[in-house]
Amino acid sequence: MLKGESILQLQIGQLRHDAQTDPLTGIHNRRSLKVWLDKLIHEQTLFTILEIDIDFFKRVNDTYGHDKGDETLKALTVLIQSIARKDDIVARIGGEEFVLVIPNQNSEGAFKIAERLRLAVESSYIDTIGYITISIGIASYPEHGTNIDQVFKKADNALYYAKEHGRNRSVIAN
Ligand SMILES: Nc1nc2c(ncn2[C@@H]2O[C@H](COP(=O)(O)OP(=O)(O)OP(=O)(O)O)[C@@H](O)[C@H]2O)c(=O)[nH]1
Repeated sequence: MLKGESILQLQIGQLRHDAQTDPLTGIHNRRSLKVWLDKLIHEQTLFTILEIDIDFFKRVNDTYGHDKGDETLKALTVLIQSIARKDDIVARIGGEEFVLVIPNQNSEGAFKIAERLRLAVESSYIDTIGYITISIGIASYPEHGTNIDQVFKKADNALYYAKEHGRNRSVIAN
């Protein structure tokens, strides 16, 4: 039997976990991602972010329904996790938008990882949905910016370029 104090500690732990977690996929949410990135920048650790966005995801929802759309988001989460290493951070920061943070990796090294992920997604059959593709924008700290907003802005631009140039591609920020 847990004493009152221990139950309270468990509840606090659960609340903390919930505040940091995306409920659909169980990975880090936007808020938690920011805490990790602040820590990396505070420690002056080089890192690269992959901003990952599903191509034509609206069509998946429109064709198969929102629940199947949610399953697609979970399937993509598993694929990103299968590529990620121990120190990497996997987060969902918006509807169909994910981030993989790779510490101690420059943009060229991260590009190879992005391509591995992109090809894994392209060739993975998702139950009843079929195949999806992703576009990836890549930017590094401190190569492309000296704060989180700058690095994200660069990754956003690279992702936009990928979308504008045919989708299903990885693009490094300039
Ligand atoms: N199933 C599901 N869909 C979501 C969720 N959050 C956002 N969406 C959907 O994601 C879709 C995003 O569509 P758009 O921003 O038009 O992008 P897109 O169709 O992927 O097109 P491109 O990104 O340009 O390739 C919309 O249909 C949203 O309703 C969610 O949690 N679950």
